[in-house]
Amino acid sequence: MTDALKNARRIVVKVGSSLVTNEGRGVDAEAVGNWCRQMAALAGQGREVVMVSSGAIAEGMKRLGWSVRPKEIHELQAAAAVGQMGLAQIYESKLSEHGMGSAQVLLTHADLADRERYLNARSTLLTLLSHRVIPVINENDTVVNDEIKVGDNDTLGALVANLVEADALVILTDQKGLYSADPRKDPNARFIDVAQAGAPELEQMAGGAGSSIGKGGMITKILAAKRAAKSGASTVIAWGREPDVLVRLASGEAIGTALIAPTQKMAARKQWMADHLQMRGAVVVDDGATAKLRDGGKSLLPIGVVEVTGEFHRGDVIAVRSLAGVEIARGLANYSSSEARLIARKPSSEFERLLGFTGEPEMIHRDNLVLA
Ligand SMILES: Nc1ncnc2c1ncn2[C@@H]1O[C@H](COP(=O)(O)OP(=O)(O)O)[C@@H](O)[C@H]1O
Ligand SMILES: N[C@@H](CCC(=O)OP(=O)(O)O)C(=O)O
Repeated sequence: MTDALKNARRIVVKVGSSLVTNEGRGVDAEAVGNWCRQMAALAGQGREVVMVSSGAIAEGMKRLGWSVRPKEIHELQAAAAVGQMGLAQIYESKLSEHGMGSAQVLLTHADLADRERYLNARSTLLTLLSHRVIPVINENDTVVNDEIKVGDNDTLGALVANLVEADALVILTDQKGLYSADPRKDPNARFIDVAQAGAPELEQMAGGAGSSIGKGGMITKILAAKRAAKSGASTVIAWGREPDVLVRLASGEAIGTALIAPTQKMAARKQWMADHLQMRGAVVVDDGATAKLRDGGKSLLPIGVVEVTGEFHRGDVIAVRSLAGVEIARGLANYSSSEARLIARKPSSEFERLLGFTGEPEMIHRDNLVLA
């Protein structure tokens, strides 16, 4: 049960600061090059890969000649801004060496908490993936403070896995995986090769960061696995310097600690939609659209919408009803109720004239739609 990655089509890979910056000595070009080569190999197998990379603050400190981590938040933010340039540089050059495009995406907690920005981030990331581009994500440390930040990139990795509905999250770190206790402190710590994500006993095993470079330690990784499992993604925690770690994991080899999601992706999504007992609105669709959704697994286009009820925003879960009033599906609305009223029954060629902007061609994309 440890081949968590073998059938994964969409994978989020997170690498920690100590690995990326060689314990704070500066960006480790060889290590980054190795992960980029492997990510390109996975893309060559038809998989989609998103990178969440830490290291901005550590690299910024190096570039600024600071040997001690500053206490002042504005100094940390300045270091992050300087170091992020280094991360962007190295990922861009190493990914392009391996024939892959790259993109920098800096996110904050607010971006993921706001339903509209969440949906925007999601469609941008999915668009990048469809163009063979590897998004390289970090927290936008320069503009966040303690109250509003995600705080550690293990959590950010899980949030991104939820956002793009990844099949798996791989957390690369400076240990071979999870042990029954911090191996830096307990030489008798036992290696855990597989467990269920979210199992409460794991939280007792995991301690804080092992070095002054790392942020969250093992506990944030365990909690990240629990969070990723909510959207059906399993997590693997592995040593980032293990030769060909990503390629070998993807071929089904058991490396590191696999934390298996108890629910499948589709079931997790259905559950999430079903949990929306009170939806803010609905669209009534014609018979043609009903048939396309039910039998063809297609997206819902505005041209098939005959009526819009309630008041909702872009990103809200809404119901889709047939002319007979039966709920046939639920999904995330790409348009607010007022926009939807303007474009109902209309082809996408008219959206710009009616709305003043060109949005998505779908009212609900099939990836965001669950049949009743
Ligand atoms: N139960 C555990 N198993 C493995 N490592 C643990 C455990 N508890 C605490 N740790 C510590 O967590 C560290 C990894 O976390 P961290 O330093 O934040 O790395 P990263 O920068 O990769 O996120 C390890 O070096 C280790 O000392
Ligand atoms: N966003 C920060 C990293 C925060 C973080 O979680 O670090 P780590 O525990 O090394 O993954 C940075 O780029 O410096």
